Amino acid sequence: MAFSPDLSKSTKLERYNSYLRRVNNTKLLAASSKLLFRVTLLVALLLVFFFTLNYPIGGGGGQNASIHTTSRFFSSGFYGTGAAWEKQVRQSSTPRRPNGFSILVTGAAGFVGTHCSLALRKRGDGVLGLDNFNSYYDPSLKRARQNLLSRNQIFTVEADLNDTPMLNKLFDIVPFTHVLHLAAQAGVRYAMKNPQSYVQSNIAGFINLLEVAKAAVPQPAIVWASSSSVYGLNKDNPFSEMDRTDQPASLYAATKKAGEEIAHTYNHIYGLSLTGLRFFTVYGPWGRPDMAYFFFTKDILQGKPINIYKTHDGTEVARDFTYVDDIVKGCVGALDTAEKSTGSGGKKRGPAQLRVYNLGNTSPVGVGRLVSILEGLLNVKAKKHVITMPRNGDVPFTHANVTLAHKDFAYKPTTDLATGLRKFVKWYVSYYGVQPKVKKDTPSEAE
Ligand SMILES: O=C(O)[C@H]1O[C@H](OP(=O)(O)OP(=O)(O)OC[C@H]2O[C@@H](n3ccc(=O)[nH]c3=O)[C@H](O)[C@@H]2O)[C@H](O)[C@@H](O)[C@H]1O
Repeated sequence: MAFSPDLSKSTKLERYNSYLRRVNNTKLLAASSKLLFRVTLLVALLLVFFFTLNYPIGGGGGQNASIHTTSRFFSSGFYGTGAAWEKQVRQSSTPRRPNGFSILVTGAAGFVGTHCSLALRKRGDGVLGLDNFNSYYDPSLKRARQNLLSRNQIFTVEADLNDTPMLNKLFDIVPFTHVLHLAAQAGVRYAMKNPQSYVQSNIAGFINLLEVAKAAVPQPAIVWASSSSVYGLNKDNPFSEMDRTDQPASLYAATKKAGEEIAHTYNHIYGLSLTGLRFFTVYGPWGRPDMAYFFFTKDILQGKPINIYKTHDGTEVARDFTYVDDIVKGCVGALDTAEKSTGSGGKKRGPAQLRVYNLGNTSPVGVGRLVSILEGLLNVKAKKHVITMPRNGDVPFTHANVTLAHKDFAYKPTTDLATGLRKFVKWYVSYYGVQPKVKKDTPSEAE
């Protein structure tokens, strides 16, 4: 009898082998998926680590040591530098009036930056914004300002002052005639919490910008924001540009004073035209939520107590509060009278203009009076705590002498604190959609 294989057994064996193969394949697949997942995770972690090391914080403000600036991550390497992006950069920077300027505004989504950009655009200059949108204060306010700029055909590049490739790229694309440099880590008292952010923005970031500007062809003229705080413990009153500025009371002030010295160096070596503007406590619509008039308004409306500082000898703390429209006029005046830089491509060809001006209101007001005006406008009584000024970098008073700015570009502040705060409150209640007991007769911003 011929051997007849047990077919049923061999089929079972084959089935079993096929089962084993399937099981092995599945295991292999699972193992390779795990491996792939781990490798992806590792690459992602390495990328995060790499960018944390290579893109330091800076420009336009900062909240704490881990300030959130997604722009640093995405600005130059990952997106936004294609042909369409370049077209937006060019269009935004192109003047629309004969002999108009082509201006790079740093900190364009900031308070003063937004107002200046709009004013310059309105008269036909080409304006390109730069901002890192960090989280020193609510970034959604910066985004809202960006939208406002965008509605006025101003494009804002999202990048940090320390992003050298991006700055080089912008200067490669556009022959800027001017830079209005307003990006900075602001705030006097916050410097005790996060000193490094002041170094990153106000010193490293400023130097980075100057390095790129000095190498540019043509070199732009630069107008930039210094601060009234450079007068520090100066006792002369009112503060004149001739007064001593070697006694800063805060690190913020020290970095702004350092900026003035750095400006001198770049003017001296490279022939950059540089104008520093010492702003005196600027306030107004679209303002900074970290400033006293702004958070007093918020706290008064919410029924929260506010601290009103008095000096150590018991006198009232006072500021030369300056309305933003007056500051804008000062910035535009400084730009209009800025002479061309004399260097080119990093080489000086002759002496260049170097200036510093006070831009204040020439009329200091006590913080108590500021609060009374707000109480009147909001129709709410504030819960006031008068306390001795903590040792946090504040100075007892500021008072600008603006003779020099008046002589050179007819600077003349015209808005008193009550008028300016009325415009601010009008904006505040509309922007935040609050329905306070604001008096019905509060005039609109346009009035
Ligand atoms: O001119 C400048 O160069 C600076 O102006 C601004 O600094 P300051 O003049 O200090 O404004 P701001 O904080 O609004 O305090 C206003 C007043 O309220 C007092 N103040 C403050 C807080 C508080 O709780 N109580 C209080 O009385 C406080 O003592 C002060 O007297 C900018 O923030 C800064 O970035 C820089 O540009």
